[in-house]
Amino acid sequence: MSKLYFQKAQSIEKLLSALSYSSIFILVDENTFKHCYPLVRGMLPDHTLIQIEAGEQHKDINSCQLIWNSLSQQNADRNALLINLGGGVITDIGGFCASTYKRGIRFINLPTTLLSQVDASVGGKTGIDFNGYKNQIGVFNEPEFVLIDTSFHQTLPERELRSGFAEMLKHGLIADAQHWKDLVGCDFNLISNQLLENSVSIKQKVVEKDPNEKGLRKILNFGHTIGHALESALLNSNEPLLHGEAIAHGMRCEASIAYELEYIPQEELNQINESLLKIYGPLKIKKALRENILRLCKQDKKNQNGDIRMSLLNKIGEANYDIAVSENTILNALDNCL
Ligand SMILES: NC(=O)c1ccc[n+]([C@@H]2O[C@H](COP(=O)([O-])OP(=O)(O)OC[C@H]3O[C@@H](n4cnc5c(N)ncnc54)[C@H](O)[C@@H]3O)[C@@H](O)[C@H]2O)c1
Ligand SMILES: O=C(O)C(=O)C[C@@H](O)[C@H](O)[C@H](O)COP(=O)(O)O
Ligand SMILES: [Zn+2]
Repeated sequence: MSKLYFQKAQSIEKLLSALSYSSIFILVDENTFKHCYPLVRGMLPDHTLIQIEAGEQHKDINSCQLIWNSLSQQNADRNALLINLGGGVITDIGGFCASTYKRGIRFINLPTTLLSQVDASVGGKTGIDFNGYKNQIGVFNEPEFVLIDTSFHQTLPERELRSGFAEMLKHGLIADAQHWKDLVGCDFNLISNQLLENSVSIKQKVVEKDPNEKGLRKILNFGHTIGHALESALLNSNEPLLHGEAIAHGMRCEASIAYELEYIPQEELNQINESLLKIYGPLKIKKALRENILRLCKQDKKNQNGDIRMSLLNKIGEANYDIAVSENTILNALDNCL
């Protein structure tokens, strides 16, 4: 797996000096151009900026074309380096474009949101959305390294911090009850470096055992069958959800399914609901949206032989994967939780 550095973004200069490359490209969106690029600009050797539009709607093939075009027009060769400076949208799409341009150039992740620092920049999943479905086109490929600097949080809106916190809570729920306890007792605006590092290390340990998601890695997808469906269903609505928010509601729904299927006791379900509702509040969806959510669940990449397969909790701190869940069970969970 790639090396993770928890240090100031300015140390990029030294880290780059250990690599040989023909040219450097920096991928940003308008917000990371404004808030994050100034922190590193002076430390970077000569480079070309590539800017895409911010937001999940732009994690698509049009942005890929823009990125590939820039690389091509600037004559990037196979020894070029792409530095992804941004949140999960930038690290996902940048990693994918780098991995496919001329069959692969190297890339570096410099994540600037809490979510991308604890989750998206780590583990080698890259990709884009397609036909209204999440992350349908992509490859597994690791960055040269990941440089995590929490100074970037200073300009992050509170809503983005809250969204990233959901993936940290997920790490506790699936693999470490103590991490869950530590997190529910803390303010997501004031996350210590220690908690952040603990969270990333939970993900790293899972990825190390199963980098290409043949089995165990699917536990990192807890909350994502329904969460991704909610995120996609509401993406072009008046009230889109951020990824982590969608996952938080997905985790409530999928915890209720784990209870229905007798994997977790009532007391743990209550604890999960209480904690998640306190941070993310309730979500109300129109009845008419239920069928659309079910349709989206049917496209989940974990499904097998036409069955919807979920990753569900066995208890707080432990999860299992490949569990077949019926359409009725999903619809009941949507009715009960949303
Ligand atoms: N590859 C993986 O393993 C993985 C894991 C989790 C999530 N993801 C993906 O990550 C994406 C979500 O990532 P995200 O939440 O970081 O979203 P994002 O990249 O859209 O960033 C959120 C917003 O914050 C802005 N921003 C970024 N850094 C900033 C900063 N320091 N100051 C001010 N504004 C800043 C961005 O411009 C954007 O508007 C989703 O597409 C999700 O599917 C991937
Ligand atoms: O790293 C993983 O594996 C994850 O599942 C992490 C998730 O938080 C993340 O949202 C990931 O992008 C989901 O991937 P997908 O395979 O469900 O598209
Ligand atoms: Zn996620």
